[in-house]
Amino acid sequence: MSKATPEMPDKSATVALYGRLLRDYVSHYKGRLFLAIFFMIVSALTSTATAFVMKPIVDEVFFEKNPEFVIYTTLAVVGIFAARGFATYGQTIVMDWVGTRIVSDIQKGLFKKLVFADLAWFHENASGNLISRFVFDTNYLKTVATQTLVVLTKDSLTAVFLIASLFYYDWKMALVTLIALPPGALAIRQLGKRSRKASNKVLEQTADFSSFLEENFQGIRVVKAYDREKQAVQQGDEVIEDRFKIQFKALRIEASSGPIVETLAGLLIAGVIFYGASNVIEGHTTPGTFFAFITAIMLTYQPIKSVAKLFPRMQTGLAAAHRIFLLLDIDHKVVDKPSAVPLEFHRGDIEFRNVKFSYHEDEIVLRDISLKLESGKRVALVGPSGGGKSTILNLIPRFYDVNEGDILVDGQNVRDVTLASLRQKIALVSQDVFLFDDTIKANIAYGRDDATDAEIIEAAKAAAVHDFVSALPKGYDTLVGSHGVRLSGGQKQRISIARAMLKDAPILLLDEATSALDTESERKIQRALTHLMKGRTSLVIAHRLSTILDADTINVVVDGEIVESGPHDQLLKEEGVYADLYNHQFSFDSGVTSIREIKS
Ligand SMILES: Nc1ncnc2c1ncn2[C@@H]1O[C@H](COP(=O)(O)OP(=O)(O)OP(=O)(O)O)[C@@H](O)[C@H]1O
Repeated sequence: MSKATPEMPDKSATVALYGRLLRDYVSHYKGRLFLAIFFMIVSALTSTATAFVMKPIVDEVFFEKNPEFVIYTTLAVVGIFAARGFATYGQTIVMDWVGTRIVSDIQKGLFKKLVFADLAWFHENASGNLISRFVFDTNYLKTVATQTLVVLTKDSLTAVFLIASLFYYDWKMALVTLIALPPGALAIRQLGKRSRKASNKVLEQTADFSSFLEENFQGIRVVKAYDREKQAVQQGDEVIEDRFKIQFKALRIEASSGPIVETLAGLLIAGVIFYGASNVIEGHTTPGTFFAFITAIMLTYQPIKSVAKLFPRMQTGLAAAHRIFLLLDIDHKVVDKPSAVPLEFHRGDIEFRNVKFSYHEDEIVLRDISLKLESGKRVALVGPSGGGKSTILNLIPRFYDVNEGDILVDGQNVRDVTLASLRQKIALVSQDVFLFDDTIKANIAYGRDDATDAEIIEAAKAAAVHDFVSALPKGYDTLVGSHGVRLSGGQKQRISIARAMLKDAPILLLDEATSALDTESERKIQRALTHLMKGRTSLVIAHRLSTILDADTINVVVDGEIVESGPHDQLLKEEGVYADLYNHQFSFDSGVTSIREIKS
């Protein structure tokens, strides 16, 4: 199973990551990107023009006192700043659009990938961690995708234009200025390396933090029941404190480009003032050229600072991209074969032939299961906890694939037919009922978009849901809350049974379907289920044997094997595991046997 462990991308991977980001996402918006680049070029030119206009302002206006130039330079300044304003606005809007669009594209692709991921993969990856990748990592990635382009295009161009203008004013002084660039670049490169490590830690911690929050909020009932609020708070403090340290370290590294760039800039400007002012005093150059030069240097400083700051940020974005691409690249094991055909459904007979299965290599769960389920017959699985009953049931809709052996539906191997056609024929009611944060109606109609209100109500009546729903002020439009928190366990279970009834599938899988029901509801539901099972292939797992006494075949599953099989009366006569289970439960129900007796 390809667990999406986020590891740090190395240097060559960084280039590959960037390439993939540009190829798969950024390049789709070429037209808009060119428009943004046009705005960036305009913006870069306006910076150079600002320095340019300094020369006539100083030489013609202040020294020559030429009134015509007052008008020209004033108008030029207004024009330059207005052009810069519009160009920056245009560039920001277009790049924000592209960046946000890229995030949406990635989120859509990611969601699609994960919804189709194997169930086993979800067991290995905490949902809080996955949510963090969706929400935070995609945004970091947006920053790297858009900011890199803005900084590399606009700020680099601005710097190049301004440096070119420095050469135009005084090439010797410009050369001296450029000497400062290599040591600065070297220092920033070093920072980039440290920054990459720090950013990756921040992202990992963000994912862990999300999992921590998710677990505590979802398990809040257990936290309270075991009086663990204080411990949870303490644990939260530690996690958040850890987060503070990791985040601050990353920010400190990011900010360390500041002193390097500032000190270099200070030294440079001081040198230029010293050299330039001497030249003006000696009459080798005009004060206007000197001021234009100084202005150009000051203006160069800002884009160079942006480029310097970009590198640490880029590392965060690339680390995020790496983590997202890992998710996008996971292998799905349970998929349609290229040769898969839709299931040809006839009766719905199911057969397990020497099935072996394990979730993990070293732990065999099903040893050798052979089992026949005939259409219209009710087959039950019973046995001690952990024996493998739910696993058998989960193999039919191919939630997992068998290691060895075959599962056939109407003679067709489930691995040879399309997943969609197979699952369409199956309705499942499992132990852990899941309701979506929506209305009761939407939850019942989950598997059938085309269901009419009348059909929904019919299913609800059959599952003994209608009476309690009708008594609610909003009836079927009542919101059930996250995971159905506003309903009782029994109500939730009945809604999930109504959902299965509405799906009206010919194969019915019931895993402890009536476990959370009181005797009265159970009686109603049993009647409804008996009615529902008519003419269908049904496999029922029940701990309460009273619900499956009349099953056509009862299979006793112990330690991954079927140890007994037959109808109730026959199994009882055999006086084996089933008879033991039955006698224990019967004694429990009638209150005759003490716990100590059962244990012995
Ligand atoms: N997702 C999983 N990953 C790894 N092991 C699992 C997983 N689900 C179940 N198991 C293991 O497989 C074995 C069989 O579990 P299964 O849920 O099929 O038993 P069961 O008979 O249905 O138990 P119960 O009656 O308690 O529901 C158990 O040892 C369990 O620990």
